Amino acid sequence: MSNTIIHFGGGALGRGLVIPLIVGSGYEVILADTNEALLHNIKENMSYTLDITDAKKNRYRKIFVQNVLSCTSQEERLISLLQEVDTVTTSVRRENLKHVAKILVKAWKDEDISNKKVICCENIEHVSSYFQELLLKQDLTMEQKTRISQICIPDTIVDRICSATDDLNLIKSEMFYECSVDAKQLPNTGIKYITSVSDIDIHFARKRFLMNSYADAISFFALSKGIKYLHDAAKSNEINDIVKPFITLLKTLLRNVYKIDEDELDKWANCYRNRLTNNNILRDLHTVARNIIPKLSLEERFLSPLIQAKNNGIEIEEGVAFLKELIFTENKMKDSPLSRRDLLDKLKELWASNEDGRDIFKMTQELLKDEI
Ligand SMILES: NC(=O)c1ccc[n+]([C@@H]2O[C@H](COP(=O)([O-])OP(=O)(O)OC[C@H]3O[C@@H](n4cnc5c(N)ncnc54)[C@H](O)[C@@H]3O)[C@@H](O)[C@H]2O)c1
Ligand SMILES: O=P(O)(O)OC[C@@H](O)[C@@H](O)[C@H](O)[C@H](O)CO
Repeated sequence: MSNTIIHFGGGALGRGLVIPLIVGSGYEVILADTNEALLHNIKENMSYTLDITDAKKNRYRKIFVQNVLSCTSQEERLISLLQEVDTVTTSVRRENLKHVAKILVKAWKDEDISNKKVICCENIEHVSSYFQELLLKQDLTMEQKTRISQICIPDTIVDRICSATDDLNLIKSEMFYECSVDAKQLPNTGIKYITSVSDIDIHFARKRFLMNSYADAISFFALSKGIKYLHDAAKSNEINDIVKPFITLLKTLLRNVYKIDEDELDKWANCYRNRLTNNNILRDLHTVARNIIPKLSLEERFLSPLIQAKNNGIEIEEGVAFLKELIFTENKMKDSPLSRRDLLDKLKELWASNEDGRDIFKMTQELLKDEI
């Protein structure tokens, strides 16, 4: 089945971007998911509709899949099909990748691995090492470990605003997309519309900070003000003013450390904000402002830029003050908010494992002294 790719995860990004790119590149797609209702719906016509909301022509596109399979009730069938394909793609969200790893290892641990590759279309920096670790955590002999560690898993960058709708057959999205892998790890994906790029770390940082850090920041604050959709958050001057000091710091970091020039930064920042204001995509803010704890880890979109900025001599006081506001605002929205002490304990647990994290923790603690 050299012309078939198995894709795990037919949620917003899977149906909105990854499957269309693979199908558009001339492959057949087998969709593996755990959501039985979704699979049942797609199975009826082996297709779904993609609404490219800002397309000038051909706005509604039918996307055909070859087959759909449940990762739970059809695991055996899935494993035998996995043994016949070389390329697997995913868009299941970080917390679900461990289940994909488990099935893949079952399928591939005794197979010829030479052409096998896994392209994790997830919003995860250095997804290559993250997914490889998940694979190697499985119960394997030394020989199988050596084999599994040879699977090609490139780092990726993936971006398109996609939103599922109440109609399981309809997904809403936009013209813009980025979906690439690290050319050093995989010079040619074999998939026309999933390209290999050099300097992926620079592209990732630009997209991570100007899109994800920005989108998440406005989303958490907008939720606290009763706003429902992403496009309203992006349009609101009040919300944009709240996040401005942080965005200014991110731009300084991208300019000074990643060497992206001012015009390029402005071009991207405007592009991201314009995309996020697309009111034909009713993206509920809860699908953006989600999983705050993993996003507050030292490697992620909020802490990592602060640490990089600090270590490159950029002032971070305003950034830390902003982050403290964001964390406490999000906490207040919870059904059972943590007390200030418990919240600080949580942050200490997350950040105190190294000196950079400890410094930011101390600055946060210091800021709280002045508050009643
Ligand atoms: N939605 C977007 O606009 C967007 C944009 C860029 C990047 N991403 C990234 O794409 C990834 C997916 O996000 P999403 O928004 O599509 O989430 P989603 O919740 O809409 O979709 C996830 C899909 O994975 C399925 N799934 C869960 N566990 C599974 C398993 N063990 N095996 C197979 N399928 C499983 C779910 O049933 C669901 O259909 C994330 O890493 C996210 O960061 C999303
Ligand atoms: O899983 P996450 O929250 O890291 O990111 C997925 C998407 O929410 C994200 O990429 C958005 O599309 C973007 O940040 C704004 O729409």
